[in-house]
Amino acid sequence: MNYLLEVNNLCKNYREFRLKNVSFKLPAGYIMGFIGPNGAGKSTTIKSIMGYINIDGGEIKVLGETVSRSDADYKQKIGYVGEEQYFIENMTVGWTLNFVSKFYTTWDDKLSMHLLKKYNISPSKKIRELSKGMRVKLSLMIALAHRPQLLILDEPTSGLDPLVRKEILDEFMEFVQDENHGVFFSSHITEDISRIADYVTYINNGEIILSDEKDRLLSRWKKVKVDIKYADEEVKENLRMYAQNAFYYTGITWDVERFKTIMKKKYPGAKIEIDNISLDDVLMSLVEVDKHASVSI
Ligand SMILES: Nc1ncnc2c1ncn2[C@@H]1O[C@H](COP(=O)(O)OP(=O)(O)OP(=O)(O)O)[C@@H](O)[C@H]1O
Repeated sequence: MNYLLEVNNLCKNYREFRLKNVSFKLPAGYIMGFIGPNGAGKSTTIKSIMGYINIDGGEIKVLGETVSRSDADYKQKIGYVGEEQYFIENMTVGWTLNFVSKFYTTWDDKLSMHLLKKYNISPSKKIRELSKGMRVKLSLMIALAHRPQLLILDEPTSGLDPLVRKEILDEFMEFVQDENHGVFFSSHITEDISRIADYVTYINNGEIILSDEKDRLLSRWKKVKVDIKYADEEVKENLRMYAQNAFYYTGITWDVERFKTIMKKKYPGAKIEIDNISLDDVLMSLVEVDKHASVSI
């Protein structure tokens, strides 16, 4: 498989925080959503990929090549949108585009003009007159106008209204229509990731808890409901968000086929009700503090 981005055992040590062997891979033609709570290490991972900070271990490959902080070339192939948009506030959009274009050998003026029209941003507007949504769109435009193969975005949709969020997400989908392209974006908004991501990577406390194809994940993670007489410690071990009452128990299994096999072996007569769950439910069950804590339902 052709991977646009590979992160292998990335380590970064801050005084009070560590990225611990962060690994994941994004194949060409796909969108990966990078999700995790505040302070989980999303921006630190993205800054490491972009070479903005020194790393303490591991390897980062962009378009198949191992990259290091001192390489500038690989960044030409990445369209990057950071958490904050830094522009010169008193300058116009037109001036900004002209200025930024000089840093990229592959800048496409025609595309930049097309995107400006599409996003309805006037080149004569001063940066300080732009709304938050317009600033993000301008950043995205700049990221796209140098025709990168890979887009990397840190919380691009945070703080935007649903309409602008949709416009931005639609742009990602259009971008990966070319199967040599890929998008890696971090977000807090599970709904955005559910809507467009092909792959989901979940980070918590500097560790990757899960990185998988979204459809595979949703086909394996299911909610089960079983008669309480078929409950025991081994069964509970294989469920998250376990809850019970006098009649039945429920829980989320991360591998429904495996759960069915265990049950069939132990309790051949047990009837298992199986329900689909949302990506939100999967992520919530991942952060469950004590997976064996039973609650009443
Ligand atoms: N330059 C730094 N020096 C020391 N610690 C840092 C530095 N930058 C980030 N950290 C710490 O690293 C941890 C992870 O921060 P990071 O910004 O990567 O999280 P995040 O997942 O992007 O969070 P958020 O969703 O809030 O943006 C935090 O505890 C943060 O305080």
